[in-house]
Amino acid sequence: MEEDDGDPPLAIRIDLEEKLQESSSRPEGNTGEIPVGVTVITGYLGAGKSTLINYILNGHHGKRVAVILNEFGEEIGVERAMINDGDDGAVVEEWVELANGCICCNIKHSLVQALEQLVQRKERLDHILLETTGLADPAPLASILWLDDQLESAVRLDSIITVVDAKNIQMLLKKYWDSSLFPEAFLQLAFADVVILNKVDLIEKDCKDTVSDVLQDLHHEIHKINSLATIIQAVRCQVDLLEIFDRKEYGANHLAHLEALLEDSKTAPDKNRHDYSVRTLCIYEQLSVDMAKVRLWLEDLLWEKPHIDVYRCKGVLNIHDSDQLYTLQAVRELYEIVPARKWKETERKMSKIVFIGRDLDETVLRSSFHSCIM
Ligand SMILES: Nc1nc2c(ncn2[C@@H]2O[C@H](COP(=O)(O)OP(=O)(O)OP(=O)(O)O)[C@@H](O)[C@H]2O)c(=O)[nH]1
Repeated sequence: MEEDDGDPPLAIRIDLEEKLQESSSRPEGNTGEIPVGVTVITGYLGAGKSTLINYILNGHHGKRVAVILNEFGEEIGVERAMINDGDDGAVVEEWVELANGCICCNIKHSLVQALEQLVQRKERLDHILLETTGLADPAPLASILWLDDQLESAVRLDSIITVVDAKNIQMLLKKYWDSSLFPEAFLQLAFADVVILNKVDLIEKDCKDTVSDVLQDLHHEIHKINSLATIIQAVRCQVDLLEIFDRKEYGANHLAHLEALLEDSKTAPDKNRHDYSVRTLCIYEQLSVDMAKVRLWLEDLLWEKPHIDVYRCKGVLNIHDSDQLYTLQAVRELYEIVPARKWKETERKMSKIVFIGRDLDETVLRSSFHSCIM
């Protein structure tokens, strides 16, 4: 671990709410134990990120939860004040001071350091929430957490949750489709595993359409950008916490997600959309493909970016001469292809890849993937 570079502090809060009774049922120490799940919480200004964190910290979920706040400049004091100590006597155990800065560059080592410190207390910790403020692109975080060697198996990226202001997002979506404004809000949607469509109470107050019509449209619009995201509607981020913890969205062989992937895509390509917009696109191939060719194809796509900018992709692969169903995941330049399970006899073998990104050209993606056929 590197030394702290003396930058202004980043706060970490340890919340021990009603948790200590559980310690006997958990393994002691952090040697070779189950990695601690990290949920990245992102979202546009004022969407409700702090509200969500407060709700989780005060919830009766029986988990020991730590929160890492990525703050910028003066806001740190405000944010600290906004996090409650918990209605029923939750304890703020300590603050750990860490370097501040842009998470995609100089904060990386501080974040790794913070996570390592937290994990050293693993016998008292079940989950970590990482709130990002003003962060346009969650991808660098995902790469640190997902496949960073330094963290090894101590923590695992569990999911990226994007909190959305249901009222504002209507305006942002419209402006974006019209003129590509507010791209950061779209990156956050593009990388989300879960979208909390918050402040639905405000839709009721402001719109002439029925609330359910407006909400249905919003679901539709969000799924056009990211068909893989689970959308949860909420007022004051009061969501079922079972939907938040232990989603294992980045677990290569998480079968619940695998089966969902094998189902038909939720979103058909929208021919009327401009290609430059952030959207979801899905390709299929029935014939088996060659693993080496797939890797080369993917590396060219993710690393060389041939006029196509893939943010996120998930898929299943029908690899030649293998009875194993392989899963594929990528976040920006990082990718992973691993065997998940055997194909079932009743299943029709196929490859299916869902892309989320910008300038996705269906013809190019289809034909280039086709060249991976044996
Ligand atoms: N009406 C309404 N207000 C909400 C809801 N959720 C949060 N708020 C309010 O919206 C404001 C912003 O919420 P925060 O949780 O601070 O949002 P944030 O995303 O953390 O904000 P920043 O850190 O500034 O980006 C606060 O005044 C909340 O009380 C909701 O569902 N409905």
